[in-house]
Amino acid sequence: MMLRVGVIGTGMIGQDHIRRLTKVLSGVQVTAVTDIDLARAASAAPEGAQVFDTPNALIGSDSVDAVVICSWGPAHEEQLLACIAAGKPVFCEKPLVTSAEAALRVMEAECAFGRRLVQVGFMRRFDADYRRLKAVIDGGTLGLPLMYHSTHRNASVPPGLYTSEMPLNDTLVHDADISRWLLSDEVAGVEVRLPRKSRQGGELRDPHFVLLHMASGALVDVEISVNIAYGYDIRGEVSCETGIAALPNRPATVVTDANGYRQAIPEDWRERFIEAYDQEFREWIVAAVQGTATGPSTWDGYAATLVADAALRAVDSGVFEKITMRDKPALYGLPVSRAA
Ligand SMILES: NC(=O)C1=CN([C@@H]2O[C@H](COP(=O)(O)OP(=O)(O)OC[C@H]3O[C@@H](n4cnc5c(N)ncnc54)[C@H](O)[C@@H]3O)[C@@H](O)[C@H]2O)C=CC1
Ligand SMILES: O=C1[C@@H](O)[C@H](O)[C@@H](O)[C@H](O)[C@H]1O
Repeated sequence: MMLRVGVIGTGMIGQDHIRRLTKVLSGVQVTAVTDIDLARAASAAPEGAQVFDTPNALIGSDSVDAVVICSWGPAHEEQLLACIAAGKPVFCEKPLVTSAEAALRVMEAECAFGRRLVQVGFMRRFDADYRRLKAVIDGGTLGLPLMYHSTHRNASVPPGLYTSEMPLNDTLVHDADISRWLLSDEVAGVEVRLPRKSRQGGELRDPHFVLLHMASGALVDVEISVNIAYGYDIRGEVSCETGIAALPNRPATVVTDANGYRQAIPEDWRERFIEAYDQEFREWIVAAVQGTATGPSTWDGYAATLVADAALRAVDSGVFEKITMRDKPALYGLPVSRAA
């Protein structure tokens, strides 16, 4: 069966996902697009796709079996609720939503529907290097994971559009999610420290040093730098009881010349995670054709949103901010635990 997909939001990642859905992946066809900027939607629309005036019209269309949401975070809740009301599988870019209350409303709607429909765009879980790292941790040969060092550096972010809350509610959500997934754990609380401000980002609050206290007692330190200038640099190292497991430096051709040995650094997320995005959509298509969703869930989006909310509180309070999660609905599987 050919999955007919409607894309909401045709900006940077919307266009990249339209490219992979039309040129890279099979079994899928983009039949509809929309954006508040209709001219942008029209220019991003692949041949034959209909341009809709509103997300609701696209979601309700008979020519759309499943939806991909690539609008800005604050718009996600309304669009997710409309997809759930229509019973259509939906891939929603991260962040799921931008407050815990909104996440709970989405969760309630999906649980009332009675079947998973939502996959959240936490693409790191589909990256081959992260998957190998998790296999080592889960294998247990290094003992229990004690600390995880997560480095998240962006070359730059769009001035004006990217606000001082976004390092925590738009960027940190990846590190929160990957820490929970890698360590099979939940985040119990957050501290944030602000080092001297970088002059690269103007008024933007940057960088951030975040400490996630995991329920098991493991600690995760996260560097969020969003105007590091030199490139997109994602690193991760897990310290266990008897050894260390780390992401490799991205395999890239080593160039040697009179200036020495060097490897290219990805420009942005599109380049670094290109295969991971392809894989997350391969797995999404398989589930969506069956009218459901697998992979990162509304529960995972909720957990990451709680971390973002707590981190924003911690910036103001300067102290440890506790996280309290609601009970996990059966729809999302068993609670995780990494007992000591
Ligand atoms: N998984 C990942 O690595 C990445 C995820 N993202 C996420 O994807 C989403 C979009 O990010 P970008 O493409 O970078 O932003 P963008 O600003 O380039 O594009 C967003 C598009 O959505 C449209 N839009 C906003 N609100 C809308 C609404 N209510 N209805 C219809 N269209 C609407 C805008 O007009 C714009 O064209 C964000 O949630 C962002 O966090 C972005 C980059 C990488
Ligand atoms: O999701 C993404 C962007 O929206 C976000 O702004 C970046 O900081 C992340 O590295 C990227 O993966």
